[in-house]
Amino acid sequence: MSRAADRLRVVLNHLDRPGAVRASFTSGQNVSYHHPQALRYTFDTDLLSPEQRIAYEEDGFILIKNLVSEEDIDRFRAEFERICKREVKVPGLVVMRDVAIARSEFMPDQKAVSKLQDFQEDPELFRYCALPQILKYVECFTGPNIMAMHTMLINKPPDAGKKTSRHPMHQDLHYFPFRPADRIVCAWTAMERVTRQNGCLVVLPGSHRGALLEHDYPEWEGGVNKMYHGVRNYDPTHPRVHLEMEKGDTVFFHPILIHGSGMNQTPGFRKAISCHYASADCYYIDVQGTTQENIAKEVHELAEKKYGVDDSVTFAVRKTTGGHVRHLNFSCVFIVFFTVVRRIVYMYYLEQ
Ligand SMILES: CCCCCCCCCCCCCCCCCCCC(=O)SCCNC(=O)CCNC(=O)[C@H](O)C(C)(C)COP(=O)(O)OP(=O)(O)OC[C@H]1O[C@@H](n2cnc3c(N)ncnc32)[C@H](O)[C@@H]1OP(=O)(O)O
Ligand SMILES: O=C(O)CCC(=O)C(=O)O
Repeated sequence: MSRAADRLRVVLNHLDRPGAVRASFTSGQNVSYHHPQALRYTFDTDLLSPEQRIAYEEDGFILIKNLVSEEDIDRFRAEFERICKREVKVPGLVVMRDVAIARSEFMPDQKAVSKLQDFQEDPELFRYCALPQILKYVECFTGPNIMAMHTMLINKPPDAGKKTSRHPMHQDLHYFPFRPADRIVCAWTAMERVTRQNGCLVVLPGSHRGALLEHDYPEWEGGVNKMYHGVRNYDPTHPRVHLEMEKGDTVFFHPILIHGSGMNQTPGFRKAISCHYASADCYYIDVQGTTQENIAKEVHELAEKKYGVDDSVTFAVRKTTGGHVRHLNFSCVFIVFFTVVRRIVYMYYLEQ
């Protein structure tokens, strides 16, 4: 490492002192800081170079090439196919079909499934969340005590012509009732070559330094997937970066970073696997009176319809104690995973 980089490292460590960051307790707000120059979004774990830390601080994302092996990805792909064929049944799994095919007849393979969520009870897919090389990076953003909060395997279908394969520009924090935002990170790994043609991620660099914005359904002619809210107002002139990636490349991004993904204009299904992690020190918030109220209401309504629960189900703030703690073979890192995933995502519980 050069002398300049060494010097930078010393300065960064100095700015990184504990106490420089103070969490805000208001739900809609981001974290506030005492020290305007302190590195706010990253920790020094000896993994990220000073240049990489500064890049994440400024851009809100970092792309690491070739992080997940071909063999692991092929195993995730094979498990996905088994799930689609219903050869394995995974408790708690949420299966999404694209809005263009949601009402069509049953197809017993991956063509019908555009996303799996909450695969934490599938040991093969959950291996992704516990890969040491992923966790080492996650630790740079969350600190050493890591919770896996939400999992997805996204199988973006070839667009049927109505552009429904697009994912509107959004901030993931809209879906998360916990804070502080800066201690949350998403790892998103390309399961094949991802390009503008098959709908790569599009990000607005630096947007993570803004606030959580109002989200709602975009007014798109061809319709949009259920619960796919988009940011209401963002600067359309903000520079965009299309993240074209190779199989195994992984991007880590901040939950306030505005991002989305384009239409899949190829005949193939574009696959990616992802996990949102948070520091175990994160706390749940009450979203009442914030911009997140609309998504909370939708989840509430879905729960009523799907599971027959009524008004006695309340969106509430509660520190959960009913979680499983999974100790991983990774220094100081543990993953707390809760069996009832909705408790993680929205902390619903039946009031007595
Ligand atoms: C005790 C409490 C239980 C609460 C359970 C609630 C489950 C909610 C799951 C979604 C939460 C989202 C959390 C995401 C957090 C991470 C965010 C990271 C960034 C993002 O990914 S942003 C996008 C986030 N949103 C989603 O991921 C939601 C994706 N949608 C789905 O997963 C499914 O569409 C959904 C909402 C689970 C519904 O599927 P399903 O239950 O299988 O639907 P049904 O077959 O029962 O049909 C109901 C009704 O909806 C129509 N439908 C089905 N799929 C779609 C679709 N993709 N788009 C539009 N409409 C759809 C279907 O035709 C039915 O219509 P009817 O008129 O016949 O009733
Ligand atoms: O994979 C995609 O197409 C979009 C994923 C995304 O936006 C997300 O994980 O928040």
